[in-house]
Amino acid sequence: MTAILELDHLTRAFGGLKAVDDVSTQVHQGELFGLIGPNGAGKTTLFNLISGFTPPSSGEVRFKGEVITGLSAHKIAHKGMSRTFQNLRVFPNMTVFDNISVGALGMIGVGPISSLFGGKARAKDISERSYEMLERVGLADHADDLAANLSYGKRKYLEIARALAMKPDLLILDEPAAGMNDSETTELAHFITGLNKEGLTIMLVEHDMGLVMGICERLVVLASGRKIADDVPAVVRQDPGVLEAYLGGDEG
Ligand SMILES: Nc1ncnc2c1ncn2[C@@H]1O[C@H](COP(=O)(O)OP(=O)(O)OP(=O)(O)O)[C@@H](O)[C@H]1O
Repeated sequence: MTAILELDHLTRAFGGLKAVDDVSTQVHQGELFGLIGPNGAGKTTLFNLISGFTPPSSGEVRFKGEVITGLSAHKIAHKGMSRTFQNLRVFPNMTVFDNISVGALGMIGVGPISSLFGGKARAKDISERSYEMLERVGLADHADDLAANLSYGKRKYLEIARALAMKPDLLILDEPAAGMNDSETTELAHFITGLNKEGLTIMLVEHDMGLVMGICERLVVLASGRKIADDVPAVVRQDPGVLEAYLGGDEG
């Protein structure tokens, strides 16, 4: 199995607190991989270290074999890693279509030089890609609506569509099920599984075990910044350390 993402002894300290403490693991090409842990376990921090939003205190991140530690989030995105955010970052005053075009624009790259050479072709690419993604997430009928007018659940799909518009090799979803009810979560699980079956490598970061246990092939569990399990769901589910981290905490 080829590793698309390799984390090598990653640590991030905030003052005296190690939010991520010596975490190593790999995500394999084509895998549906889950990162879970109770509140404050370090999931978001690890996610930010991977996607370039926070630099690590020590350790290395390799993506498609290339060291990306310390690169900006923008550069990492261009290398083929797209992410969504726990707190939605759609542009409320833009249309649904334009929100997605921003993602497609990021993929194709538009600047003064590129608009001189083949600007029209690029605009066509962006438009086609954007519509394709709108259809993919079932928002084609909402193309001209303001993003602000979409329901919370639909805005989540809009964010995923924008990330997909960048044609990522690795899609990282940050707590996509947060705020969703059971039937919405089930629908989301089908959607994520479908993307993965088409060959997309996905890393799912979730607070809640349910969704992740149900659809992920492999899981890493964090607690107090440290990796306490790294295995298939059936094994992780039985792990005494994991049970204690979840049941012993104040939530989860
Ligand atoms: N910028 C920061 N400055 C100081 N401490 C931070 C910072 N970011 C995170 N922390 C601390 O690091 C620890 C891990 O936080 P993190 O948000 O990564 O956990 P999490 O697993 O994503 O939690 P949740 O499920 O609640 O989102 C927490 O104790 C948090 O308070």
